[in-house]
Amino acid sequence: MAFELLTPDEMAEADRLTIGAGPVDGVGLMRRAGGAIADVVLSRFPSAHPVHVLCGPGNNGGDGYVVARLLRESGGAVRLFATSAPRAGSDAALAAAECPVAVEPLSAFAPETGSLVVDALYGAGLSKPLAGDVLAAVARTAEAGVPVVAVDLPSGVSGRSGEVPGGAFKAVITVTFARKKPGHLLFPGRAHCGEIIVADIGISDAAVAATGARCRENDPAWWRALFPSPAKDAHKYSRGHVGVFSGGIAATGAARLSAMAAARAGAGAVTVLSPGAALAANAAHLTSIILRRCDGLEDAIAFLDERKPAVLVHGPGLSPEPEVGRFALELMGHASGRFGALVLDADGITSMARQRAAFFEARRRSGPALVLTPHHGEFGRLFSDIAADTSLSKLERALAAAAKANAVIVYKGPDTVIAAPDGRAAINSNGTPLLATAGSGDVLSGIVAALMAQSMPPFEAACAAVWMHAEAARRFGPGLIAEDLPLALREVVAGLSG
Ligand SMILES: NC(=O)C1=CN([C@@H]2O[C@H](COP(=O)(O)OP(=O)(O)OC[C@H]3O[C@@H](n4cnc5c(N)ncnc54)[C@H](O)[C@@H]3O)[C@@H](O)[C@H]2O)[C@@H](O)CC1
Ligand SMILES: [K+]
Repeated sequence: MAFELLTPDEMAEADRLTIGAGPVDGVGLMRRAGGAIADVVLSRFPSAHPVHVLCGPGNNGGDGYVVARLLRESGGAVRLFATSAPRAGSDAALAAAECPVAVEPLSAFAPETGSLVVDALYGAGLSKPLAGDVLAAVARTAEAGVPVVAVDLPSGVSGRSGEVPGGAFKAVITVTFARKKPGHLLFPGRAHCGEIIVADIGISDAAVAATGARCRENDPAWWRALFPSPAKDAHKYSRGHVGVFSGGIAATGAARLSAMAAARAGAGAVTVLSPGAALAANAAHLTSIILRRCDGLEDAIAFLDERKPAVLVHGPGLSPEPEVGRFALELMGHASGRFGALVLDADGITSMARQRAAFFEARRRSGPALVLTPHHGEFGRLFSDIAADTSLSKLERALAAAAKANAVIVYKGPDTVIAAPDGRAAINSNGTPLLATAGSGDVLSGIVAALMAQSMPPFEAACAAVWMHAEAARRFGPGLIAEDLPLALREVVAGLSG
């Protein structure tokens, strides 16, 4: 399976390259696309009666004319409703000319119980919010409760961003071609797609590669080779040592969640660095995790010099006060020869927003590898200018932030985006609402740290951690609280190592 995600522009480029290389031409690709959709309709909805095919003016509509023709040829009841005729001489016009089904105006479309809608109004070429007859068709379809098969994308969903600027069809199945687009995985678009089927219409891997697309759907298939497995002669420090900073007496649990997750994700040693005032609280709850007093930068540097941990986690259970951010900045300044990577999470990010200029300046110079794990609110605080640019998709925001902070960004949510400063990115698709529970982010930061501590490169470590976190939640199932996640990781790690 191929995991690249192509924006509509990149997909159009892959189409052009395929047509250029021959022998198939544009209308040939369209016939294959329509054929793939007709196959889905016939196999998945054999008793739909009639099938209403809705055609727009572009190539998405062209696919629809092919579907209507094939369904008619197979003896099914088909009606075809169009917004307007395709442009003369276009591939869609050729497909329309081959279609024997009478064309009715979209305003006459009124789906009845037992029918099926094939939405071929707009796909990759969506250029503005749905309106007029098209919006009325969306409403009538929803009212009638009839299933929708969407061609390429549910009309109204942006393939680039997943945004739905007006209304959009809600499909039961979306059939797309060659590769998914970001809009299939980013919300709210994802919620409109239903099951996504990727049909092979003969776009070659070489044509996809030539588009230069650098975003992928997150999947173990492409990072598993880098997933750590302990060497036969491993000892605890060679398996990677992670240090996690604890909050004060009333906020120690977050660091422990992160530390436990780091240990379960394979770090050989994990140390919780606790303020003196919170030592007793931490000590009461820790067994295999090492506990060490840390009341400021001096203590932290003494720990680094003595124990040389590979990765530090800073943020869970801390406070948004500027001194927390200053501490992390100073820590980064002392990283050389002492630790390799830092994970900044939660208030570690919020507190940094108060000294963002110094932070971004420091990140322009060399420093430790850095992974930031903001949710939407934290992202907006540290990257306020990027967040304010509403023309950007979540993917584009994450990439801009990664470049600005010279860091891997894990922009969390139901459609977590992982972006690297070199332009690579991934969109996660195994997320679950079970993870919307207090403390689950602390667990994630620990997994990222543990994988980096075992020498997994930061981008792949972040992708693997996001996937494992969701997989652990899915395996545990309903009733999950953050404390359950570290133990649930056991099976996930075993599955990846085996
Ligand atoms: N050779 C190719 O390029 C292939 C393209 N394919 C299909 O082609 C589609 C892309 O075709 P197009 O680039 O023609 O784009 P679309 O068919 O998605 O839409 C383009 C047309 O719709 C108009 N439009 C867009 N949004 C509108 C709105 N909200 N209200 C009113 N009018 C609107 C545009 O002005 C333009 O005329 C893909 O989604 C896919 O279904 C497939 O047939 C495979 C081959
Ligand atoms: K469509």
